Amino acid sequence: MARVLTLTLNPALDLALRLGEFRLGEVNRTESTRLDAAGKGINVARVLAGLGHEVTVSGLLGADNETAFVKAFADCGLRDAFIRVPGDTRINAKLSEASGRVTDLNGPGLRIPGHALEALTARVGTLVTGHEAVVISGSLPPNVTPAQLAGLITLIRERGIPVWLDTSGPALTSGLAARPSAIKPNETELAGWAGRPLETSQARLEAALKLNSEGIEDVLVSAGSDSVLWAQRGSALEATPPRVTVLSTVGAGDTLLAGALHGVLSGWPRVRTLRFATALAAESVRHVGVGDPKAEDFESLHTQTLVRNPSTGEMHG
Ligand SMILES: Nc1ncnc2c1ncn2[C@@H]1O[C@H](COP(=O)(O)OP(=O)(O)O)[C@@H](O)[C@H]1O
Ligand SMILES: O=P(O)(O)OC[C@H]1O[C@](O)(COP(=O)(O)O)[C@@H](O)[C@@H]1O
Repeated sequence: MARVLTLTLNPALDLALRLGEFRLGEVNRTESTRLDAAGKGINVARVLAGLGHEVTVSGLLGADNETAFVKAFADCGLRDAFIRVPGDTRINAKLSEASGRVTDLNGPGLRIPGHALEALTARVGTLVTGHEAVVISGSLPPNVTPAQLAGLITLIRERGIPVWLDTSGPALTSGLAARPSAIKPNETELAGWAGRPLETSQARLEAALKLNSEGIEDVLVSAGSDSVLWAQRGSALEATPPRVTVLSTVGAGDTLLAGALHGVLSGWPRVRTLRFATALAAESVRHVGVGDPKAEDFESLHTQTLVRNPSTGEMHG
């Protein structure tokens, strides 16, 4: 198993609210609520640790409400290398309705003192040696710039360590210029980069191959229940997720990225890796939280995940 470092510059406490139907401007009564330590890199770390990897989590964490994070790190066996910053980590609300619709309300995050970002850069510089991969996931705090994100990617890439990046908007555009090894945009995030809608599989394939040609070796594009496209150095595979009953899609993208990285780090063939990651992400949407490879019917989800060559249509068994 591998050693992986995940960086979450803007973690969050996820407040998951379940209700029949959300009515704007009215008093809504929820069926359940729960608050979990989250943020993209932390979710990825949970999945990787569950799959047996040795995972260190770092980034920038509010010192004033860290209890849930510290407990989650201990429960999941994650090594805590977060830099503490003054104040509270943001709370992101996730409304899941009976229809399967999920509404995210994500906060901006804490303002980061300059010395904290310097401390993070120094910590990453010393920590990164000995790790087989670094995952940088999620949005940036309001006063951390896309250029500073690119600087972190460059620092890690200069050590020859692969960087998997999952972010959006200007942070994605700037991050791409620093040539991460792999990215995992969803359809909307990729369309934001391309500057045009990418509603068809063909449009997503063209955009992903363009990124390959610009030096991003692995481009994983998720499109919810429709498909996952994986373009690797100019050659693509596409998976169709199994049909599942959706309870919460929060954490699905993080599970997909972690599942794919697990396959790559394990030296699995690409078809096996894509099938596994897609099935694990589908497993995650059936409940709150990340995907569970120990789910009783995981083998069946795996079998129902179809993988094909998007250019020829040839199916992979
Ligand atoms: N309704 C769904 N049914 C089955 N699988 C899903 C569904 N929604 C998401 N997934 C799985 O989760 C992955 C990531 O979901 P997606 O919504 O595209 O990413 P993100 O969470 O980053 O926006 C998909 O590629 C798919 O494997
Ligand atoms: O940093 P951002 O882009 O605001 O995203 C943070 C949110 O992303 C999540 O990690 C979920 O991400 P995915 O649904 O893409 O897997 C939540 O736990 C968290 O609230």
